[in-house]
Amino acid sequence: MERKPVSEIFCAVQGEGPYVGVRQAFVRFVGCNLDCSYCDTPLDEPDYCLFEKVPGSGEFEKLSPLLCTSDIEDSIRSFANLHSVSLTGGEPLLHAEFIRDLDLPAPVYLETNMTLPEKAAIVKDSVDYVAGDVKLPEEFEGSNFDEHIEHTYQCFRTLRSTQHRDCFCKIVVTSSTKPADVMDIVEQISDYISCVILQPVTQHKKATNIQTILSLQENLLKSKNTLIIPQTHKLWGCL
Ligand SMILES: C[S@@+](CC[C@H](N)C(=O)[O-])C[C@H]1O[C@@H](n2cnc3c(N)ncnc32)[C@H](O)[C@@H]1O
Ligand SMILES: Nc1nc2[nH]cc(C(=O)O)c2c(=O)[nH]1
Ligand code: SF4
Ligand SMILES: [Mg+2]
Repeated sequence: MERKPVSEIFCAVQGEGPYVGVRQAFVRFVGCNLDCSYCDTPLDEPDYCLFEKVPGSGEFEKLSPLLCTSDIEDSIRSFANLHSVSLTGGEPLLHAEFIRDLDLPAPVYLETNMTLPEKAAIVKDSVDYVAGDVKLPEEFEGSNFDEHIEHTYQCFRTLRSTQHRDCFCKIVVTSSTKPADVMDIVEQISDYISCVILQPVTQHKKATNIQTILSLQENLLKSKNTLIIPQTHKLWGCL
């Protein structure tokens, strides 16, 4: 039976984007194909998977750091009244076949960096919500951004919003963000998404300029619903 590295399983509320406040279980897969300058999540292999059985208790059971699908399904069945299950990381699409095979008791909400189109194709009929990040050129200095962004466009085409799936895009905005880059990229994916979320970077030396992000929102609003929503779980210390 295949086992995957998972660092955390807990129940909380979604802290980012248009579904902020809905009750979710979170499964955090380990490992990522990128190394974003602002990343708030440790990317190294942990000794345990921390399972918070009682939501908000701060008490964690130590599970094996390598879990099979039924381990994850059993843990999540202990949580009540879930809107959805957030699969995050790290980069969950690195484990696409495993995600496709999960049988979860609530809709699947995928948090992804949208850079792995072949993996996106594997999960496309198994996910109900797609929080698709767009990573901007400044995160790819010294490598081929054109190739990365083509992969991102392919991911949005594959995981696009349909009658059965909501796909939206999240863009972390820092003081290095060039508004023209965001305008160009959103134009390319506009038909595939329900809205754009501008997410001001949290706890980072390159804090977002408020006037710049408000002006970017104004321009994006001419063609797409665009919201500015910071990471709310960090405000009240929720996991
Ligand atoms: C840790 S990532 C995991 C999922 C996937 N790898 C991705 O990047 O979308 C989850 C979300 O946190 C966001 N994020 C990470 N560090 C952040 C920070 N310092 N400020 C704001 N958002 C951040 C990412 O952009 C992404 O939307
Ligand atoms: N409450 C809460 N909301 C979140 N939204 C995205 C998260 C993530 O790390 O992917 C996250 C998280 O870790 N906690
Ligand atoms: S893609 Fe996501 S998990 Fe990976 S480094 Fe960037 S923010 Fe962190
Ligand atoms: Mg997070």
